[in-house]
This record gives sequence, C-alpha cells and structure tokens, in this order.
Amino acid sequence: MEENAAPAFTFGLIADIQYADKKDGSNFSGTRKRYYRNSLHLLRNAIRHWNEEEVKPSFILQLGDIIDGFNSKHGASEEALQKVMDEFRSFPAPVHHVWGNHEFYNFTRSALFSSALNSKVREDEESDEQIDDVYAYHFSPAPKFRFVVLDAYDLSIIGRDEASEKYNLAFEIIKAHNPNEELNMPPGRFQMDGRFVKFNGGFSQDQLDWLDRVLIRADENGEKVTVVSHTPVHPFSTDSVCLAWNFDEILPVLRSHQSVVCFMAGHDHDGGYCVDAVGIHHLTVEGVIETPPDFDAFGTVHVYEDKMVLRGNGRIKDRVLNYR
Ligand SMILES: Nc1ccn([C@@H]2O[C@H](COP(=O)(O)OP(=O)(O)OC[C@H](O)CO)[C@@H](O)[C@H]2O)c(=O)n1
Repeated sequence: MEENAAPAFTFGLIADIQYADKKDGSNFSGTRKRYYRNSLHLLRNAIRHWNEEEVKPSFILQLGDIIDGFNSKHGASEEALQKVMDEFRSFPAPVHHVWGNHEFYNFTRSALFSSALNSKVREDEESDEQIDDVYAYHFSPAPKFRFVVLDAYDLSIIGRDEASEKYNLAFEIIKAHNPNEELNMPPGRFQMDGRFVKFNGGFSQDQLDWLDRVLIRADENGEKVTVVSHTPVHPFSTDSVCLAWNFDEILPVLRSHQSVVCFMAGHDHDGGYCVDAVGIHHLTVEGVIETPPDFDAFGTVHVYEDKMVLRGNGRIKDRVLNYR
C-alpha cells in the first residue's frame, strides 16, 4: 500500500478511550474485558506515534466516550477528563471531539458545551444557521475537503432535560420499540430493533435538515466529505445494538449527496466496515477500552485526491478507501 505522492493532509483516529482510574472489568454481558486504567497508556502510545510522524497529522478525530461513566459514580469525572485532556495537549494540532453516551453519563449537555470537549468551530457563519443545543459542526482542514461532526444523542433520553420536547419524543420512540423495564436491555423480538436502547440515540429532523444544507454546499463546491458521529449508521458496519435509532433516515441523506465519501463512528468496540450501494465507506473504529494492554487501537488516515488510506495500529486494520 505504498503511496508515492504526498497526501493532501493526514489525521489521527481514536475511539472509545473510556478512561477511569479503576481496575479492569468487563462489558455489561461479561463477554469483553475492559481495561479502564490502561486506556490512558494506549492513548499515550497513539499521541507519541503521531508526534513522531515525519509529517504530523493536521488534527485528531476523537470519536467519543473519552472517559467512562464509572467516573461519574465516584465523583471523578473532572479529574479523569483532565488526565485524558493532558495527554491530548501534548499534541500540537487540534483535536475534534465527538460526543458519545459516556459523555452524558459524566456531564450535562450544558456542561459539555462549556467544556474542553466542545471543539465546535464556526465556519462560514453567515450562510450556516446553527441549530440550538445540538453539537453539530463542520470544518475544512484543506481546500476541497470537509468533515461534518454530528450529534448522535440529539434525540435521546440521556443528556436531555426530561421536560424538553426532544426528551419526550425520544421517550416515545424508545418505548414504542423496547418493551423492557430496563431500557438499556435490547428488545429481543427482531434483531434490528436491538438499537432501541437507552445507550443509543438519534438525529432530530432539524439536524438532518442542517446536514442536508451543509452537504448541498459541499456538492456545489466539489468537496469530499467525511461525516462522523459516535454511533454507526450502516447496519453492515456494526452490531445492530450500537446502531443509531434513525439510521434509516440519515442514510438516504448521505446517499443523495455526491460529496459524501465516508462515515466514521465509534461505539461498537469490535469495530466494523462496509461500503454501501453507492460507494460510501462506513468505518467503525475499534474501541481503546476493550484493547488488551500489549496492543494498540488507533489509526492515521492519509488523505489523497482520489482516496483515503487508513494505516491502522494494533487491532485497527490498514484499508484503502477509494472515493466513489
Ligand atoms: N444490557 C445492558 C447493557 C448496558 N447496560 C448499562 O448501560 C450503560 C451503557 O452500557 P455500556 O456497555 O457501558 O455502553 P458502551 O457505550 O460502553 O458500549 C456500547 C456497546 O456495548 C459496545 O459494543 C451502562 O450503564 C451499562 O451498565 C445495561 O444496564 N444493560
């Protein structure tokens, strides 16, 4: 996979660090080990690697769940976030933070907006309406390339005020599909319904309309767009229990814009990948938290005019993502 030409730029990828100063544990079903303390060491490995690159990445995409919800139970959220952010600060380029379910276990939505995890940049402010209380933005790291960060917990029963319209709508949606008293327990009847759990969420119509407008401009400008969110949106790129609730509403939006070349997510710690019917790549990045201490889980993406080349480390595979 050697490339002769220099890439337009490169960027780092890392997902589900879920740091907590806590001994190793497991996921809820006990099928996967979680290495809470060691996740900080794996982040350090990734930053060291990016710092040693001859041409350093232009930015890092942190795909959400930066610290684990356990911190909240022990009043350790601020301290844990500080430790993780200290690691990121040893890298000289911007970090774009995506918000996942564990962000909302640790902090309120308004606290997140005022925190170091708000990496929202406002480009093209005049023509780009902002959506109230939604963490969605876009940026262009180089001419003809754009990244769109989405809020996968916009419609959710975590991180939304119980009196809000969005909470009530989210509650109706989850109750219509999940009969369990414990709403983190996936409904069992149809596999695809497994996504209707409390630790997932969806995109409001406002956010989908905003995305559509951003992508119309990207199409007009002949840009290549990578869209990112914490939850994956293609059923072949993840276990269905980690899919966005309304993946079936966002997929047609992505497919209707020639500019979209890739969708990147975290959340499913086993990772996943597929190319959809129109040639959009769906990459779910393996989670640091379930990566054994002697392994790694980060990648560097080399962006070219006609493709992106992912160079994976540890359990992340190398891939060539040709544009459609
Ligand atoms: N059946 C379940 C599953 C989970 N919970 C509780 O829900 C919260 C979130 O679960 P957690 O596994 O920590 O979420 P992650 O985002 O780390 O992982 C998502 C996928 O599993 C990764 O593949 C937590 O409080 C669990 O205790 C539950 O009650 N019942």
